[in-house]
Amino acid sequence: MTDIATLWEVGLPLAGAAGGLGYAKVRAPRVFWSLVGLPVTRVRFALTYRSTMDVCGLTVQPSRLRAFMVRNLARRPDVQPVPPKVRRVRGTLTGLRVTLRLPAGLEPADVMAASERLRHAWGVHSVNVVETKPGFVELRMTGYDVFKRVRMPRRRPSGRMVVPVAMREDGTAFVRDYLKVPHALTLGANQSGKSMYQRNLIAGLARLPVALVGIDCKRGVEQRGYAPRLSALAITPEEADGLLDGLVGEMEERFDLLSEHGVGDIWDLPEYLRPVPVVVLVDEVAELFLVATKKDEERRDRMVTQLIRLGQMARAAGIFLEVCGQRFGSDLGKGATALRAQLTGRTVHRVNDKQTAEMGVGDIAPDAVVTVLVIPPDRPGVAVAGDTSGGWSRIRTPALTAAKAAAICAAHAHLTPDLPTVAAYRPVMPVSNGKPKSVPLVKPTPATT
Ligand SMILES: Nc1ncnc2c1ncn2[C@@H]1O[C@H](COP(=O)(O)OP(=O)(O)OP(=O)(O)O)[C@@H](O)[C@H]1O
Repeated sequence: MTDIATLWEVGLPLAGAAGGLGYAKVRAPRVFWSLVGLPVTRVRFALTYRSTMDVCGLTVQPSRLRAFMVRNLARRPDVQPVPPKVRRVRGTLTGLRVTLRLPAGLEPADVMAASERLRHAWGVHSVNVVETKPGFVELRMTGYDVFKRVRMPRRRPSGRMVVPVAMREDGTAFVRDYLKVPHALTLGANQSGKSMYQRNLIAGLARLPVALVGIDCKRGVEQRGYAPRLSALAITPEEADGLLDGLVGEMEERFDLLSEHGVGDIWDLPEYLRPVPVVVLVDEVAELFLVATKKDEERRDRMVTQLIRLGQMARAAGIFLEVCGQRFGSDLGKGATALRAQLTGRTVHRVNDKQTAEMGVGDIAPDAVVTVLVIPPDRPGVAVAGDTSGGWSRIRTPALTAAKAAAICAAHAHLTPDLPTVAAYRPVMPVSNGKPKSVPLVKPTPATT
């Protein structure tokens, strides 16, 4: 009887705890990692570090001085090869970060080449190796599949025009930093997650003191929901033509202001004089290139020229381009490749062919093309994000509904500045019973420019 009572008293809570952990492992991997995975991995790492580095070929023969000291001062006849020195071990909600100081004779590429072996040795989901400064690398281990259900790190990145958009494979936030990479291109096949990327971007930008301008020639299906936070919106190629003229006019006015004050950039102006930064979001860029008649062709050429001018010069004037499309190659028409060359930030989702992957990352990070081609179709939102330095990483956006993004835009509508040069394209919120209606409309006829 006592035995059965003890079994109930001890066994039941234990079974409950085990069940709870099993549930957490599947449904709340962050919690499971913090409670179980992290402590186990820390101990495993500490106990097996030296032997793991040894079998992974990440040790070097000690210097003569060290060998001399070991033999003569420590009085040990055998001199062991030395692994990189562990400088810092830090647990995170997604994994473990370890900073290593590399001894002479080892380079970051050696550690990168061994990352798969290290992953197996320490039983973690992935190991990414990043060179943090000369002679130092950081091992970024993840304890579980961070792409399964993306949850962005709570700490918001700092910076004037920095927006967290997605999570990197190593558990860190992928940010769009407009001051470092002013113009960007997002590519992807149907249903690959381009709109989700744009949604996350807009939800981040909506909170910043910036003007947002939308060009969505699919009659505004994607961007109309963001209208309360847009200073201007064009939903047809005709409107886009006028809007781009207005933006070029805005850029020229800003250049006059810069030259008047003898500075080269809006950020060098005193705050009270500084014009608000503008982010121009172009959805489905191919729509701008479509031509049916001779007249369309003239308009297309004009729009592409204006976009190229903005791409070449508008950064200093605080105007940034964010272009999105399924493909972006010379087959779109005259000026497409010249415009693409200005859009140096690249994010490429799943694509249908190698040529499109090459259009996206081939010119800035050729080794990323293969990774783009193996993005699985059952993981929409996964993409390869490259930068001009030749670096790239796999990212996935967090799931965000269109309604939530629209609600964020509405909640930050008070931050929407007036842009006089494109005022004719300001979305109109029709008023009913003294209150704005929830579905915004766009002014039907823009002013001629
Ligand atoms: N990061 C993500 N996590 C979960 N689901 C996602 C993610 N990204 C996209 N999806 C889902 O995948 C589907 C396609 O996404 P989305 O509409 O963003 O793709 P798209 O490339 O814009 O497609 P299209 O070009 O056809 O408009 C949607 O059902 C969306 O909810």
